[in-house]
Amino acid sequence: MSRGKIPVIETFGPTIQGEGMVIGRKTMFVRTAGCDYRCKWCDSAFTWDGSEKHRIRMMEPAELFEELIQLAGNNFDHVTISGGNPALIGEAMNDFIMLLQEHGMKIGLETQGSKWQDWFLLVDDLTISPKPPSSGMETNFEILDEIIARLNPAAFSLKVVVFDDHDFAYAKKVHKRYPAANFYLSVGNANPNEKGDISSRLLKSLDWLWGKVIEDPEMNNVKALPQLHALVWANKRGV
Ligand SMILES: C[S@@+](CC[C@H](N)C(=O)[O-])C[C@H]1O[C@@H](n2cnc3c(N)ncnc32)[C@H](O)[C@@H]1O
Ligand SMILES: Nc1nc2[nH]cc(C(=O)O)c2c(=O)[nH]1
Ligand code: SF4
Ligand SMILES: [Mg+2]
Repeated sequence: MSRGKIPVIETFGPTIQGEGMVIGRKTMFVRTAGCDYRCKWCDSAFTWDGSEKHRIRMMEPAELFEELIQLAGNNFDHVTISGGNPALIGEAMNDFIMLLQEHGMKIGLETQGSKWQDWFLLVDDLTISPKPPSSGMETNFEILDEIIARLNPAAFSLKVVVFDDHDFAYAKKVHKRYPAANFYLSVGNANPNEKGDISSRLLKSLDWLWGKVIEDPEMNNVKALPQLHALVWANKRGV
């Protein structure tokens, strides 16, 4: 029995998860529309800036699952839900996750940690990605504290995008505040609309970030990664 619909802006895959705790795994993507943030460098701004409003479809969980099967048949057993902020969606998302799990799927989900949902507890690979100063957003640490207190440290990870020294200092602060959480740093892509190969630019940023981690004794237990899909496929959409 479904309770409501999910605003979907795109589905794609199978592809390779390019970021964080599930990096390298084959997965399908469901991207929801709408975000409570407006990050300056958001690589998925089309989910919230109105530019692709016409592509948003309100979908029943069963209809959305059927679309994934149409796209990929049996060629997947993992689904990543991203956005926008999928945590803006309540019961319909709960139902979609349960439906996927009934079909033996593992679920990854990306959210920024601005809002709790009870269904977070169902997600196999939950990534909470609080936003650094370069985003122009401000983290509400009271809310983030509450979210992280409710989660089992083994069942989620933190992922902070880093563009500059201020972002690195913010990442350190977050890591220190939640020492039990698996912690990932992710290289910022300063121009998510650039055409053509961006690998040398991203590798240069990764070199800088690795240098920062290597010299910092407070960052001994973190994993610093590039957006692997952007290294291989640049700013291509739908991968
Ligand atoms: C598009 S967001 C959607 C999910 C959720 N709103 C969030 O931000 O976590 C998915 C991931 O992409 C990251 N991201 C967005 N723009 C980026 C950029 N220009 N460079 C690197 N990572 C970026 C976000 O920080 C987040 O971890
Ligand atoms: N391949 C691939 N990996 C990703 N990891 C997180 C993504 C996202 O936009 O949430 C993403 C994405 O858009 N594509
Ligand atoms: S929170 Fe995520 S989707 Fe929302 S603007 Fe920031 S990066 Fe984009
Ligand atoms: Mg992306």
